[in-house]
Amino acid sequence: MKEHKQIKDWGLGLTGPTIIAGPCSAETPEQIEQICIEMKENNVIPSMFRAGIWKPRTRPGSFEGIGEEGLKWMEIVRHHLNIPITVEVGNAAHAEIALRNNVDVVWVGARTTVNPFAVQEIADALAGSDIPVMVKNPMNPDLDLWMGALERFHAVGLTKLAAIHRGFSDAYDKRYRNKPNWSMPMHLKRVWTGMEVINDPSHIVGKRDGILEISQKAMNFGLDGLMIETHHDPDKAWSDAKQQVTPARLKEILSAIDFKKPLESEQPSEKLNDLRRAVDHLDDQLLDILQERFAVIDQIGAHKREHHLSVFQSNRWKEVMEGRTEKGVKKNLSEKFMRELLYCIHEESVKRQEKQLREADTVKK
Ligand SMILES: C=C(O[C@@H]1C=C(C(=O)O)C=C[C@H]1O)C(=O)O
Repeated sequence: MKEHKQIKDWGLGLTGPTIIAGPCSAETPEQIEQICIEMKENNVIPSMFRAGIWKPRTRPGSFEGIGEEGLKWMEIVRHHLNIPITVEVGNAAHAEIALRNNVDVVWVGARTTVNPFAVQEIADALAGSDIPVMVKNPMNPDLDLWMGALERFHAVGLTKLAAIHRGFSDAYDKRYRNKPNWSMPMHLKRVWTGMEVINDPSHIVGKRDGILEISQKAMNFGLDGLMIETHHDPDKAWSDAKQQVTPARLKEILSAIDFKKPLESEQPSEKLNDLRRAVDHLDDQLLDILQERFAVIDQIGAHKREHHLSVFQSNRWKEVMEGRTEKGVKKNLSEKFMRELLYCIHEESVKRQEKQLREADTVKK
């Protein structure tokens, strides 16, 4: 994906961290107005107002959203709060209606991100507009599917993009409604420098308690904003009653969070520069050691070639894996990290040796 724009460049006058708040579903004009009034009273004006207009429900029979009529009520939000509006679109028709009703930002929900056909249809419907699009992670922890959806929007010329981490469905781990996976948002940010990821603690936790903790964690990891479902009377909400908070509680949550800033926003201190230089030096040593290790691996490879031995030697490998992991754990390195590191090194070793055997075969033929 070529350049995409950051939230501050969407032209909506937003600066980070982006706080998106509003009800799970738009229910009535009175509800929308009351939420706005309470946001004002509590002096908690989000960067964007969210409202579900079309609700993809797991099973039929629950409230499936008010539809286009609800978009007219967004004028109430503009009147009271004067902030951009974002809604979820689940198909091409929703996308067209959202554009017609001057919605400022759309998001694609987890149940839609899983379906490349639906994503493509939405992208085609939005093509030609300049609307920003936020893509929630798919239900299942499939990074490619998430990236693929963002790429589909980019491919039709929509470059105002962001991702939303709302956690992943997990059949066994019931601590969360949707289990967070902090590596995936960080991976997105590594692959696409500058890709901003908003965290959605409401859908991760699934209940009011714990929203603060998950929000703080997201900020610690360096995510770029929060989407928190907010309702003036959460217990009476028509959807997601358990996980919505009042504007007063939203204010408390936001005041309690220690928002972290990216280092790029200021000059690094001398101390940090010194420490980073030390890391650079150690990394150089690490590379020298790896180079040396692989030179020995190549010598073992030559020996195997000569004596017709296979490259993968499970007993030796087991010994290396178990022995080094134990040593690493004693040095305060996590077992998971040790196993992943050793696995990676071993993969490379056997691939190099296999290449040596193959090259020897080619010479013979
Ligand atoms: C280096 C060897 O080849 C492979 C690579 C190993 C390693 O990287 O430590 C260990 C066992 C083998 O599967 C070997 O046989 O000793």
